[in-house]
Amino acid sequence: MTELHQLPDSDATPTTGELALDDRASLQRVAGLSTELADVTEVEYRQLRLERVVLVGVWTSGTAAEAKASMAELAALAETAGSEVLEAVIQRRSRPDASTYLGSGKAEELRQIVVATGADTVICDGELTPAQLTALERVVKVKVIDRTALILDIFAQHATSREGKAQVSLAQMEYMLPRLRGWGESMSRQAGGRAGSNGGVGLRGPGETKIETDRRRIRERMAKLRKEIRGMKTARTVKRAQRRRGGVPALTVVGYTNAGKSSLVNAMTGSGVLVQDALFATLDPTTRRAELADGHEVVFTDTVGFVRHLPTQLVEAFRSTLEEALHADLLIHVVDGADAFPGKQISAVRQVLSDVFAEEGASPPPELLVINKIDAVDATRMTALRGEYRDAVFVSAKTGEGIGELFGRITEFVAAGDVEATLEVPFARGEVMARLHAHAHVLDTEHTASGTRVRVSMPEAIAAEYADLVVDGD
Ligand SMILES: Nc1nc2c(ncn2[C@@H]2O[C@H](COP(=O)(O)OP(=O)(O)OP(=O)(O)O)[C@@H](O)[C@H]2O)c(=O)[nH]1
Ligand SMILES: [Mg+2]
Repeated sequence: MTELHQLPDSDATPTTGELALDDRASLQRVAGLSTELADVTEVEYRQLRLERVVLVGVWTSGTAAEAKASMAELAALAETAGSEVLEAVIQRRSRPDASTYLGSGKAEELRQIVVATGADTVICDGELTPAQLTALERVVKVKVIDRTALILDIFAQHATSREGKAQVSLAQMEYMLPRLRGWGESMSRQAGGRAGSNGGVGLRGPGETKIETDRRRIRERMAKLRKEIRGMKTARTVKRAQRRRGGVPALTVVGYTNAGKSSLVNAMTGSGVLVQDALFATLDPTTRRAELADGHEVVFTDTVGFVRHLPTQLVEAFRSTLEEALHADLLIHVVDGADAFPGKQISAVRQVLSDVFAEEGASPPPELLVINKIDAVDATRMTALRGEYRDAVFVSAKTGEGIGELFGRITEFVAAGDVEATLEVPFARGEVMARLHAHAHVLDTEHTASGTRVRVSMPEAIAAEYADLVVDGD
């Protein structure tokens, strides 16, 4: 049995007519594809600028509360993309309908809601096949997009760095590639007015040839982008290698979008990383140095947030930024403690990471779970969270509560990797002593005829650098 749940009440303003035609026309505006490929992202994604939207989800498994939470997240995503959410509906069925996602009856009901609210776009909470999108569009007569396109759109709006922009373009093209055919068909109808002219072997119409050309050009553009991104990645690898030679432990902050990763990095380093109550505020990994109370220097890298059903195109595109996580000495996994289902967020994040690690054949670094926003959690929930996440650190980036303990845990971790050794430092190497005082624990000092004999506990990387000075190591 399927049932359409309408969450809020709809205010009926049934005036319709032109919106259908308008939106159909706009969807075909792929004409830009044929002229300049530079237009591809521009044309298609300008198109997705959403304004008044109706959300629709198919609830296949899990509790009603989980289904609602997923829709609430879709609403937050839609708002982040700049649209106004008019209505949200969930349909309960065992699996999405193969042809229209909702099934024809429910699609017709959705059409009524669209008309009543005056929406210009429907956003589906899932990834739809190109055919499903087209079929549903035919019924509701406004633009239909899926969660993947929505997230890609947000990333496109937020990307600022050259690398971020290149990665988003790449992801968009990958998403578009299999969707070119449908558009091409309508284009060829538009051009020649002979439906079916590209309908079979030996009957290739101008549309199909064009699609092939477009596909080839998109593939070429993608190859070029991949190459550019590889170049940018090299620059980052070099920087990372430099940091490591300095013996500075790398702490990468990962977590679900809006968990408070950037806020936490700010709270720990006193730097002004962008914080926003929007999903995917951070798209470029940002690195900040900080000194722990015991003098150890560390670097924190703030990363892109994750979301359930992160489009695979984006995982692929952002692989190079995720590598910051891959090469971390410690993952600081930030969780929004005030979220209704923190466990779901945690598993979504771990899933993406483990996929990346598996593909790279790397073993994941140790993880420190940090439950954030405890200022917004009541006592009962707090007890439950403490019971469930016993090894986690509980903090509030907002009030500063727990930040001291977090530093303590990090210091403990960093110091655990230290090695103890006795070095004989000649007088001529004054810089070594300065460095040891700054970045290691000098346990004992003894002056000799030729220099200083020091017993130190230090990061492994520093010990490796001064291997020639070691007289007694362990
Ligand atoms: N109440 C409360 N709000 C917080 C806390 N930490 C962060 N926030 C808020 O949560 C929202 C998201 O914070 P960000 O630091 O931007 O989160 P993020 O994980 O970096 O998000 P993205 O970069 O978008 O993935 C902002 O509105 C913050 O003010 C906290 O400890 N308590
Ligand atoms: Mg952020």
